[in-house]
Amino acid sequence: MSPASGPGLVGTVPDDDTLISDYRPGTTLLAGPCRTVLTEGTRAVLTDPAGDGGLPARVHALLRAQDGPLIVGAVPFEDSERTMLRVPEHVRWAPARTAAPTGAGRGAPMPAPARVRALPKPARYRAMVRDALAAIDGGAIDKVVLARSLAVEYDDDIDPVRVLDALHRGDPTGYLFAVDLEPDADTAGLAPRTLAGASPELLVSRDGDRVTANPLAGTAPRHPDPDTDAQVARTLLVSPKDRHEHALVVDAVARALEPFCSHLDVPAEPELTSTSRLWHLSTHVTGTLADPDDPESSALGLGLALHPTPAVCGAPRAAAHDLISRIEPTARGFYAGLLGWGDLDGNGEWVVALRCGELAGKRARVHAGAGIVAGSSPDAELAETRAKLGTILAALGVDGVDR
Ligand SMILES: C=C(O[C@H]1C=CC=C(C(=O)O)[C@@H]1O)C(=O)O
Repeated sequence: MSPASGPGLVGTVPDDDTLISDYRPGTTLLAGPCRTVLTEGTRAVLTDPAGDGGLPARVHALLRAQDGPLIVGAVPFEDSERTMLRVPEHVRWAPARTAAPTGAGRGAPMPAPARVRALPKPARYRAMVRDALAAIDGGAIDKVVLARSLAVEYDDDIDPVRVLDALHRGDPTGYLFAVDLEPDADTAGLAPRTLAGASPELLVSRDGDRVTANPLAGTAPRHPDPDTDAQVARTLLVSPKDRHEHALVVDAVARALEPFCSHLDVPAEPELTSTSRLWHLSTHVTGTLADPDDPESSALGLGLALHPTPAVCGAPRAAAHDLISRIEPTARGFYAGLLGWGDLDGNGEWVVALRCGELAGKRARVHAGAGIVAGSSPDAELAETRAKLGTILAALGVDGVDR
């Protein structure tokens, strides 16, 4: 038995793997490098768009009124769309997951889908990158993250347990998650909807007056040969284009957190981090909150102040967002939004919804994006989105992502 860390913790749990194995559709799981949380049931929901303003204060009031330990859920990319936040009935904590499981999985791997449709087609995505490069050349923007999506359809309903299990096996690092997006599925006879994925990016976490953000930007696909893989990583670390792409995110994160902090530490140099498929440039920004009692300084408040960072939108934010709305053919939904948990004391952990898919019935919708800056190449950015899509597509039983 190992002690578990987390607010609201009662007693001990057998181990983190047991908690991940307890995930079933309708529950919400977030298993990260610090802790695992699994919530069940719904005491109250908050589905107003985040853009109405005052969401952190509304969450604070709801937690107080419900005497609830936590809020959990997801906020979509667009602040005009409905959030899916809930106060759960039950909360269980476990330690961080440290390794991918071995042995038999929970059910067979996902079967190959009946249909996969790219939205837009690869050629159109390259054209979108060229349009973005023209806007960058013209001086309208410095960076924009352009996403594309795949619609995946099966003959039978998707089992989120199998998808989560495959994601868990695919990569022991980062934040494994499955968020229930339809709390009324049972009572209102609605189809269950789940946001499942494995994200490498912590938007923000808060523990007491300590705040941490871990922006990522700048990517290279991993190589199976260890020497070549190490060379790929070294090249990424010194790449002027990727460092510029990364610096724009770190600057925006620092500027967004500064008003909330009495002290902020922003390393001058990025470091490397990896998933099983990709290398990324990474920076850990840490700070001390000036007024931890203010709901706007809660983990969710800070997450909403940061969102959308240039890791998923661009710089300047408004111009990049405008370009995304004009040229991306499909709505992002919860992709590139935030998901996580927060408590009444303002502590919490919010992750950027990346490397994920929305699963509903026989259908899954997955997205991935790439940051476009001066010097980006349409072919390389398309290849980067393919590599990023690989995480969730492998879990969905989609072979190769040559789409
Ligand atoms: C937008 C995505 O990744 C972000 C996170 C890490 C690196 C990124 C990049 O190098 O473009 C992206 O900013 C995605 O996975 O869809």
